[in-house]
Amino acid sequence: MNTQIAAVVAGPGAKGADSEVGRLRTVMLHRPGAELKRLTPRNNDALLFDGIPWVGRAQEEHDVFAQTLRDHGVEVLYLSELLGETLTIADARLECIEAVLTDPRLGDTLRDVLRSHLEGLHPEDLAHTLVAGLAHDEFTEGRGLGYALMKRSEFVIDPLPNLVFTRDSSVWVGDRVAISSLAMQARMRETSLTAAIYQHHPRFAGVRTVYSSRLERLEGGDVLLLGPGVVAVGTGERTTPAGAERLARNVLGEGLATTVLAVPVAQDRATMHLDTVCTMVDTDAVVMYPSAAETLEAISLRMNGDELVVGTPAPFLEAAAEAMGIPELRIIDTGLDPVTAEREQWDDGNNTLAIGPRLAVAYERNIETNTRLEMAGIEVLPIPGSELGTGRGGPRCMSCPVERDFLGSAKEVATANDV
Ligand SMILES: NC(=[NH2+])NCCC[C@H](N)C(=O)O
Repeated sequence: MNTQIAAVVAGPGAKGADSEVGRLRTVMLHRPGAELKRLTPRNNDALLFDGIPWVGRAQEEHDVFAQTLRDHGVEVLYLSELLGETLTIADARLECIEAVLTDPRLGDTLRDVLRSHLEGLHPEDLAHTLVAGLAHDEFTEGRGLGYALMKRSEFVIDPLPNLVFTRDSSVWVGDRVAISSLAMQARMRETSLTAAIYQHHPRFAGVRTVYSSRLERLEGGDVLLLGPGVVAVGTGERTTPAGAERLARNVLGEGLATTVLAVPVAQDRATMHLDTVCTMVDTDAVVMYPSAAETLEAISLRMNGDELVVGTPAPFLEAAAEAMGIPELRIIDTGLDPVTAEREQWDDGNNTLAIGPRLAVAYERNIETNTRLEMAGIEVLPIPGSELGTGRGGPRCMSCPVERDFLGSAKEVATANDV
């Protein structure tokens, strides 16, 4: 077993997380805003929404989510506020503006006028434009053939309505942050914002990264910190096998984990990420879509010196328990009939956010799943999600834990695995 793992023990005040269930201290959310008002029946598919949310109500729902977290002692950071502060820094402005200007649809003429427009904006207005986008009609200074031939319903800068799913655009592994590499055109620019925040905002001074958006596709919704030293990574359209392998090399190589489990996920709209079918609610328990429980497999990735050793497929729950050094990874038995299970999975019933062991935020609408969680001793903090859910994401998708109490040290993990 790998005993040469670095002692990446979190000290007091350290940031990051080594599990999904350590006491949540700080979380990054994005309160949805003007970017949702861009959604129409014509563009919602391309922008990855399954409906047209009522924006005011979605904001109210999100406020309940944030307040529920605060009521349980969690510090809530808002991405837009961090971004506005970050954009007071010249280099950060340049990077975020450049990420807009690389769009090949623009053409040189439009690119030049757009550059000077963006460069002239006050940091908060720039933050707003980078998130809400810029519609053809709003940009009266627009020039060039690209602009002239653009439909009035099109955008000079596309909006980012999926920014609300902060889980996907960055994810912490131990004390490092991974800037992800988003797979869908509608989301790719999100990571220029998270990268700028982590690189330039004083709050994150000195934080080191373990992944960058230039690498192979990787989305945070696929990354599950099963426990200290053990990371599961869903693979499919969003996180490619190459992305999972790259993350494995990086986190194993840096001593942030001893085992990475690659978990192929069936590629349907309802199961785009691993966290749509499985989230942790206790140190040794998950809530999981029953059909996934039967079919999910895992392939272990470990380092032997400089060589990445790829294991053979094994049932996910068994492989996870073995890697975690526990007798069993329990599934909360929701005992639901297939139709109810399918309906509640679609509405993110399995996408819970643990605030600590046996304490999780869940959408209130998933009554059957939540009842079974309560019966199994998991306290559920219900939040409304009728409008938020149109983007196909639940409490876990809508949160990026920046700091959780660490459950263990890598050293202990190495020892446990040696036994
Ligand atoms: N971690 C998650 N499950 N995120 C859900 C993201 C949903 C978003 N509309 C997308 O398609 O990308």
